Amino acid sequence: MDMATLRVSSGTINSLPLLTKKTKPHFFLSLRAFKSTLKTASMSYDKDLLLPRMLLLSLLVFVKKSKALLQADVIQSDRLHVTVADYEELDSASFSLVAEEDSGDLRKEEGKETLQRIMKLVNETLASDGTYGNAPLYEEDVLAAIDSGRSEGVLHLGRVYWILLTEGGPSGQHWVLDPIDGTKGFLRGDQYAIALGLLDEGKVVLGVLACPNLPLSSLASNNLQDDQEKVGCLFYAQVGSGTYMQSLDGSMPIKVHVTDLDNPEEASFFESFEAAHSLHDLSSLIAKKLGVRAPPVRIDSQAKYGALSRGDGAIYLRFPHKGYREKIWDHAAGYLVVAEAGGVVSDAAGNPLDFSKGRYLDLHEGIIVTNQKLMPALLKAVKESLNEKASSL
Ligand SMILES: Nc1ncnc2c1ncn2[C@@H]1O[C@H](COP(=O)(O)O)[C@@H](OP(=O)(O)O)[C@H]1O
Ligand SMILES: [Mg+2]
Ligand SMILES: [Mg+2]
Ligand SMILES: [Mg+2]
Repeated sequence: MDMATLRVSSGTINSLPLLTKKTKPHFFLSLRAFKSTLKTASMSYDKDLLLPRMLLLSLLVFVKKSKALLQADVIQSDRLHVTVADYEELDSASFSLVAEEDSGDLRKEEGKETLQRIMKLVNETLASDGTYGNAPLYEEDVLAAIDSGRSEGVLHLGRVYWILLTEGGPSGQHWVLDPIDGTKGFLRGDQYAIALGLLDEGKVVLGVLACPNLPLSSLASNNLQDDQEKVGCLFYAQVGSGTYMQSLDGSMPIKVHVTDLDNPEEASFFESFEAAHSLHDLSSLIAKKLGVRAPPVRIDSQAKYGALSRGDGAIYLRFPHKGYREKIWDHAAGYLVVAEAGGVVSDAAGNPLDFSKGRYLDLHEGIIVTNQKLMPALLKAVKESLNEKASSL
């Protein structure tokens, strides 16, 4: 069977034990956002109905895992649950997953308890759900399944095959999914996103970004409107067709554009909330050189790309600490959402992002995003700032 690769960054595995009373409502919101993301993706790109179903299946596993990890905590969210019936047609279908994490933590002494909970859950799920077959899985099967994200391999779960391929790369189609992007923001109750992209021959051709906590009205408007209270945005972009935003409740989509501002003094810029994810000093230096007066707007996740695509701010700066390699699932969807809204996304040297190299992006220093008018001045400010930084070392 000819099939696309579904990449799943399994931030899920690592972040689920962190679910607390405080984060649980966000978790359910994120499930709903997840479903909207899948629905939108399948509407815009429904070449193969199987793909959304694969994604739903991964959601089922995600939900069930978290249920076990939350132990007996009541989960009253039938509305949001994907039922087994949703997968019945999957039957012996094949699908692919790529995991961001490996089983390292689960193999350690500290991970034992979590692993046992995962095992219990996986086997309960298998036992209660005839579609998976009867044979229980052993710890090694599940650990191997998680590790399969690192190397090419096939996991056979009852009648469902999981085919796990590591690299996206330059040929074929690859789904790129980050089920919870901005995990830190999610845990704080701030911004996070569910991000889904589709690579076709190394290029992003579809990007869907659900931002359950992002206000529907601009982050830039200071006058508090009723709308500001309303949160939950879904952005989607298909190559050549522009970028649309709708509320997660399913309002009519509207076409969005990046700002047409050309005066940097009036621009504001986004960066990571987490200083560990981006050099705040460096972006301040760049902003100062550019003449930006507003203080940085620090929010988590690819919600930054979404906000930028509708003109909430004009610039997004991301300069990871030395040695960090950016992953495609942290940028694929956001990149297309901004690019189709008329924005420009490049590395610090002005090179376009190359999603064809597998799971990592090869970048010169960092990622910069703005509109076409501001890009030349921004590039200049970035180059000067990087030189200054290098000579001060
Ligand atoms: N040291 C680091 N430098 C840069 N990015 C990092 C990082 N550690 C983690 N990240 C990535 O930054 C993403 C969040 O970005 P942001 O800072 O814009 O919210 C994380 O996604 P996850 O939360 O999906 O793991 C993670 O992949
Ligand atoms: Mg992660
Ligand atoms: Mg991420
Ligand atoms: Mg993640």
